[in-house]
Order: sequence, then C-alpha cells, then structure tokens
Amino acid sequence: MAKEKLSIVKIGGNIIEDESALLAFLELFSNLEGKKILVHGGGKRATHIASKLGIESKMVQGRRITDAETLEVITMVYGGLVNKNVVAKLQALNTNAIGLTGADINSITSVKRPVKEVDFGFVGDVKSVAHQSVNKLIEADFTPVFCAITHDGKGQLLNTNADTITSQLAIGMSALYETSIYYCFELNGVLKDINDKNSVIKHIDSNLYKDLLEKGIIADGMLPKLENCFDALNHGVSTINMGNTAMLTKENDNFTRITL
Ligand SMILES: Nc1ncnc2c1ncn2[C@@H]1O[C@H](COP(=O)(O)OP(=O)(O)O)[C@@H](O)[C@H]1O
Ligand SMILES: CC(=O)N[C@@H](CCC(=O)OP(=O)(O)O)C(=O)O
Repeated sequence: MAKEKLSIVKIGGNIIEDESALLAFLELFSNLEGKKILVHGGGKRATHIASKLGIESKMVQGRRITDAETLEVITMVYGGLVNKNVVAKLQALNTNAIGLTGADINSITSVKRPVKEVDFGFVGDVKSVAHQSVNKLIEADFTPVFCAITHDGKGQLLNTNADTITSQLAIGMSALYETSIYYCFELNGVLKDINDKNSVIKHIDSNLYKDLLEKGIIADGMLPKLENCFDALNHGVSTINMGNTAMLTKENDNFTRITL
C-alpha cells in the first residue's frame, strides 16, 4: 500500500528576521494541504541577541561554536522567543501547532560533537528520531514546530543546525510516510550566479552537485544544506525542493529540485 504523504518545511534566519515575510510564509504553510511539520532556524536572531548581551558569535563550517553562555542564549532564542512566536502566529491562522525541542517527547536525541580540529562546544549530531512519538502528535492533528535544539538523553541540551534537524526528521519520518522536504530561504533556489536572482538551477542531481562544488558555485550556508539533501535522499526521503516560500503554492515552479 502506498504511504501517505508528509511535508517537512524549513525556514531559515532571513525569513524569521523579516516580519512580513514570516507572516506571508506562515499563511502559505497553514494552507498547505496534508500532514506537515515545520522546522525553523533563527541563527541571525541568536547572533543579534548574543551581541546585545556582549557575547561574540563564532561560526566554523557553517556551525555555531556553542559555549555554555551561547547555549543559554540559543535555548532562550530558538526554544523560547522564535518558537513560541511562530506557534502563536500559526494558532492565529487556525493551525493547531505545538512547539518542540528535541527533548520534548524525547523526539530527537543527539551526541555532543567529538572534539577534533575544532571544539564546537555544545553542538549535537543527531543520533535518533522518535518517529512513532512524533507521529502521535501528527495523528492527533497537531502540527509539530521544531526549533534547532536537541538533547543527549542525559539532561544536556545541544545546539543542532536546523537544516540537519530537517533532514534527520525527514529520514526518521520516511519509515511511516512518503516524505518531502521544502527548504525555504530568501532566494528563488540554488543559483548558477549568486548575483543573478533569476539564474535558478531547476534540477540538481548528484553529478551536477559534484560539478557545482568543484566550480565553487555552492558556498557558505548552501554547503551544509545540499550535503543534508543528499544524505536524506540516500536514506529514504522522496523529494526535496529548495527555493523561496512561494514554492509552497502550486502555481510556482521556479525553484530547485534535488534528486540523486
Ligand atoms: N549557489 C548558491 N545559490 C543560492 N544561495 C547560495 C549559493 N551559494 C551560497 N549561497 C548562500 O546560501 C545562503 C542560504 O543558506 P543559509 O544562510 O544557511 O540560509 P538559511 O539560514 O535561510 O537556511 C544564501 O543566502 C546564499 O548566500
Ligand atoms: C550548530 C548550529 O550552527 N546551529 C544553528 C542553529 C540555528 C540555525 O540553523 O538557523 P538558520 O537555519 O537560521 O541558519 C545556529 O546556532 O546557528
């Protein structure tokens, strides 16, 4: 029997920072048919609030170096400020959202990243997703809204990149559903020329991915995003789309599709 469909949508820091873009996105997300999960980042807001508190932010390989003080900031910002605002705005749109970190219902456990050349501090690599527990919420018609926090099962919260949370959740949920990921960010998709917003590459497969990497066309935040995409496709996720929030509407086909 064919599996039912599930959409996992991720929004990043740039959309969260722009109040009207966020509201427009949440309206599209609310109207999205079928079962769904939202994952949000908020890296920009965390950097901004940390700086107000006199805490400097350091990113290495697209990941935040998370010392004890920074962990406090990201817990307040991702788990509190951003997550609860998103949930309240979804409630106003009649979507019965429930905000979660990976500690809630033990949904996402991770292990603290081992120290090699870089000590990332309290950063977690995902170990397991409790897909059956998450599914209980979905089956009860709640819409889970995950922030970028996981836990190690021993009482320690860990900061985990929101793109990775998305792909790992999608891999976990694909045991039960035909799962699609939508990575929404501020651009129309993966661009051939970063300075030309109309140069969207409509389809990227593993061969083109290698080529784009070699040519340096993919850089910065796009590197972990695409790495996560291929990991997800190799582990049971059905489809992955990347582009601006308008890709959630049926009329828009100007975005990037990723396949193996
Ligand atoms: N070829 C590319 N096409 C589109 N974006 C790219 C490309 N190469 C690098 N990027 C960068 O990737 C960023 C998106 O990743 P990221 O900053 O992690 O976004 P978010 O926080 O919204 O998930 C874009 O803002 C852009 O600066
Ligand atoms: C470990 C790590 O780097 N975590 C990320 C989590 C937030 C995130 O991913 O936010 P965006 O999607 O808005 O970039 C961070 O603290 O920036």
